[in-house]
Amino acid sequence: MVTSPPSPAHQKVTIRDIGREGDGIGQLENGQIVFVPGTLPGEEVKLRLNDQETELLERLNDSPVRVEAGCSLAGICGGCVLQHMQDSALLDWKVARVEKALGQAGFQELPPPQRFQAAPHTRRRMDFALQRVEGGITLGLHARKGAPVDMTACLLLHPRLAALLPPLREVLGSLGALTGRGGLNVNLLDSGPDLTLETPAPLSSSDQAKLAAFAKEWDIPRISWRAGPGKPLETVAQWQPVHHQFGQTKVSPPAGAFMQATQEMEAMIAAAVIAGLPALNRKDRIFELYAGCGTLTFPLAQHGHVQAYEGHAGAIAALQAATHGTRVTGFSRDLNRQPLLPQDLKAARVVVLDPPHAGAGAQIAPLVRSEVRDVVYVSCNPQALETDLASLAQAGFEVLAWTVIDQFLWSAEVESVIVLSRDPKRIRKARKAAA
Ligand SMILES: C[S@@+](CC[C@H](N)C(=O)[O-])C[C@H]1O[C@@H](n2cnc3c(N)ncnc32)[C@H](O)[C@@H]1O
Repeated sequence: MVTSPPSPAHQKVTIRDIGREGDGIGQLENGQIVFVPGTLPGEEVKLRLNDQETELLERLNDSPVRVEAGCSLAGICGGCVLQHMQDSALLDWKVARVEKALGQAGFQELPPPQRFQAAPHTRRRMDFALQRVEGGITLGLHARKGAPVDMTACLLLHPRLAALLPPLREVLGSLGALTGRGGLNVNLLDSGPDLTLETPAPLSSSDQAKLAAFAKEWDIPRISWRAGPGKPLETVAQWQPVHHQFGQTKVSPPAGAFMQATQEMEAMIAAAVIAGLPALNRKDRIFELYAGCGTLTFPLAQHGHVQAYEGHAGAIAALQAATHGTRVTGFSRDLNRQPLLPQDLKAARVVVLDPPHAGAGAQIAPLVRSEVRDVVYVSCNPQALETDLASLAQAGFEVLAWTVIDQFLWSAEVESVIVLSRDPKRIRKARKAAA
């Protein structure tokens, strides 16, 4: 068969790497870097190029780690951008991302990492997009570019939440307040699913009655509402107490609270943090920054007195309300506007920090200038990790242990726990144990 050479608008490219959004990365003949969704390193692809975008026409070979994606929405729904990759290869890639971030931060000598990966059907937190469409609503995650994709299947969601999707679609579709786009945060707590709804128009009394009936029928202790992200929250229906256990302590998380995405990986994060603590005596204080409503705080309190700092008013109120009889003191503090200064950190034997996606920002410089010698850093973003830890590397900290947690299976997200110290004795001991 005679094949015509590719036209100038068509080009063959070999995928060399995976980018931080999960797309394959290749290079055009003119040197331009292109991102090709759904492709893996080693695959040769034929692309159509125009000014606006690059379109994948054909994949000419398969990577040895390519697998058939199991979900009928793979490639359409924006939730799983790497479901076509073997799980073990995906975890290897995530470990390599964290290793690269640590290397670029300045840590050359690293012990072997610990690594964990979430199982399917364990996701207990999800932010859904809602959109009014003809005849009902779409309830799902956004496509890579564009509108939400109706979640008619999901291999990630916990079965308790997956079972709620059809009745939720029905009740939300019947609300007059959902006139256009909206949102729904779902957290599966010990007390049951906790729902926070956002609609463009306020809920009418008939909408509220429908949601209250739905809550009872589907055993949902609380449904809250707000006009949009950051807007004040109102409780629409609550007919049972809301609670969740962290360590040995029961907390009542606020609506829309930050929760680790799966219970099993939360336990791995907590275990890695606790294993990373230096030897503590009764008087020692653990300073915990970005504590949320206590996920790590209460497990940590079994090992020392915890001073927990958090900027979200609802989260710190929930944490403070649960401290009775524990060794925890909670402080409401915006650590960007008012970071803990070296003198504030004098009492800290160890600092545990779990900052948001953007990293610890203004808190890093005073931490480096303080006398704190032991730090455990929990990260959900390798880029921010690299930026923050570069300052610690320069200040003489070394990595004693690191753990990579693939909590957001089939996505490009990666979590890690990094144990650092600038105590020469502890560093020597860790090196000896690793040898
Ligand atoms: C990744 S979450 C970790 C929460 C908690 N450690 C957990 O595992 O559930 C980051 C936390 O940092 C808090 N946060 C974000 N910016 C902050 C700031 N400027 N000051 C204090 N806390 C902040 C958020 O409210 C959130 O609770």
